[in-house]
Amino acid sequence: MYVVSSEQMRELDRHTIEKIGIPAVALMENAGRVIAEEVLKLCFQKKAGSGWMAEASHGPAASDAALQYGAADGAVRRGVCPPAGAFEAGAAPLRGLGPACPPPVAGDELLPAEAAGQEHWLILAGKGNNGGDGAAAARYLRDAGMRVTLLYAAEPSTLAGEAALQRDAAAALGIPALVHGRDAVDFRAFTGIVDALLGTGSAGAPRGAYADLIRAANASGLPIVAADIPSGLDADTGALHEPCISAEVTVCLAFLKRGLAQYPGAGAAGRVVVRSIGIPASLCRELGIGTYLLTPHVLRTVLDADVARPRSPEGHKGTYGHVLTVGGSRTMSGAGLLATRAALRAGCGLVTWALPASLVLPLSGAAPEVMLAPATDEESGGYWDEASAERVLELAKTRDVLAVGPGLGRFEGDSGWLRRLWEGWDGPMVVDADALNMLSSADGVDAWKVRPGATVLTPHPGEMSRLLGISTAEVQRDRISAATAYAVRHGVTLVLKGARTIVASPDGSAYINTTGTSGMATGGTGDVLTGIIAGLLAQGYSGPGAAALGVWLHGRAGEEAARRRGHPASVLAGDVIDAL
Ligand SMILES: NC(=O)C1=CN([C@@H]2O[C@H](COP(=O)(O)OP(=O)(O)OC[C@H]3O[C@@H](n4cnc5c(N)ncnc54)[C@H](O)[C@@H]3O)[C@@H](O)[C@H]2O)[C@@H](O)CC1
Ligand SMILES: [K+]
Repeated sequence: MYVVSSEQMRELDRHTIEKIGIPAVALMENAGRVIAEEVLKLCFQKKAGSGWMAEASHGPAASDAALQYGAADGAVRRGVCPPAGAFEAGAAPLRGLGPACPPPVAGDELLPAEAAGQEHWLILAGKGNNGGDGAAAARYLRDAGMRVTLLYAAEPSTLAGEAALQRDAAAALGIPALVHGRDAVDFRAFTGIVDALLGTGSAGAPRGAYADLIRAANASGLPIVAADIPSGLDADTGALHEPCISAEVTVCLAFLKRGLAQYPGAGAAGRVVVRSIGIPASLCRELGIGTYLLTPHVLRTVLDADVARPRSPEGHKGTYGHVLTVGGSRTMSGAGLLATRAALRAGCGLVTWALPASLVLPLSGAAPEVMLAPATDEESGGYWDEASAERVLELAKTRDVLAVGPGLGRFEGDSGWLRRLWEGWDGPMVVDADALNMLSSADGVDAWKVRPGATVLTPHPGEMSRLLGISTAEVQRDRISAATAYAVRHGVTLVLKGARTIVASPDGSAYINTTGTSGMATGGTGDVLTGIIAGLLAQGYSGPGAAALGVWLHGRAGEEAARRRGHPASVLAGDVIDAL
């Protein structure tokens, strides 16, 4: 699924209208229809949930609706109308008594008329095209048997273009129209609200009438269905202005907007439904849009990474690669162990764990499947030192991937140590935790050699802020841009962790993950992710492929761990490994 910015959306609109020739009003008409459909579905779900539908369906109408036809053998079957003459072999056709085709049904009826009649929705309409979508939706809702009232934020005469056409069509049908500031409105008279105040054309915090209406809508306690985006949301970053609509459902038009895929925007949007309005998806590829919601389909088709992780029946441990984890120290040995075990669970053939010499004995047996390799002298006291870089490079010669960072700690000359590995090892490398901090405090990283092998950096927002030299709040304000800018500039794959983790690849494309659970906000899950990505790199996945499949699997395993534990709060990093 493509994820677009508002500027890209405008370009897609322009292209569709000017180059393909689909009229703008047709797009708006489709927008109005799909918004209305989602309102009707929501009403249906609420009615069904309240038991109203169940009661209603016990009546005779429900059984009449069941499709029945008499077969030649006299049995009553349920199903579709058979083709003419499709009787069972050997049975004589019955003239005039053959199967009756079911009567035509109203395919548009998403909510039974009786239920629709109990609804009265208020459509809040701005003066731009988002408001035009709202006016179009009002017609479809009314056609479905619902009462609707339009409430314009500004004088309806200020609407222009297609929005003005929709305003006039609604008026021609006699849909009541109120104007904020002119007419008194009692929100208690309504059963739901469509927010069609501001869409992708909005800029900054909602002003004047828009702000008043957003506050009143939120305070009403009524279900709100937002058209395209909740008004007050920054469509590009997911930041919430004050005030911002708090929607139950957001009907996102054509393509998912960036702000709906990132928190806090994703929280204000409620359930997000992306509906087609006639803009061809193939245009995204033609216009070079490269931001995706990370789904198994995107993993397979864009990144050549299958969540099924197929393995060759003839494979042996050498087939799936050998990871060298470089981490763990006297007070943080667990981080190294977690990354090491996770790499194995991700399916690589072998893992060697390079660690300070004095930790080898205490940790032998901690994970029987793992080989331990001392990387320092015994005198280092369980900590890393600058000289160990040469020993790590020696070990790396017979391994396929380096995973550097978990539990490493900081030490004298550590930035130089990292540079030695960065430039001395040409294969794939994952850089995490304190190795990222070494990168942040290194002088002149731009002068470091561009690595020929895949380089995957896995910062959390705090580490990202140090890498970029900006505040964590600034990173979080526009995570997609922060991650993409760094990845492109430094030629690396960058995994910006946190809810809706972003995988940004050096070619500028980005992938937004949706798996995971709040239970993963616990120490050690980052080390597990590092191990998983390294384990996938060892199996031959590309940098972006390993990173994206890694975050997806990591999140799924977190969800499974929460399910097994019975509560997200009880998940430990080790549970995530066990759930892989
Ligand atoms: N062809 C198209 O362009 C289509 C657009 N569609 C809809 O149109 C929307 C975009 O429409 P527009 O570009 O007209 O913009 P909007 O309808 O989002 O809003 C623009 C209007 O709001 C005002 N405004 C902007 N920021 C404000 C603020 N902070 N406080 C108060 N008023 C503010 C502007 O002065 C302008 O009148 C989409 O989100 C979508 O809902 C759909 O109808 C599909 C087709
Ligand atoms: K809206």
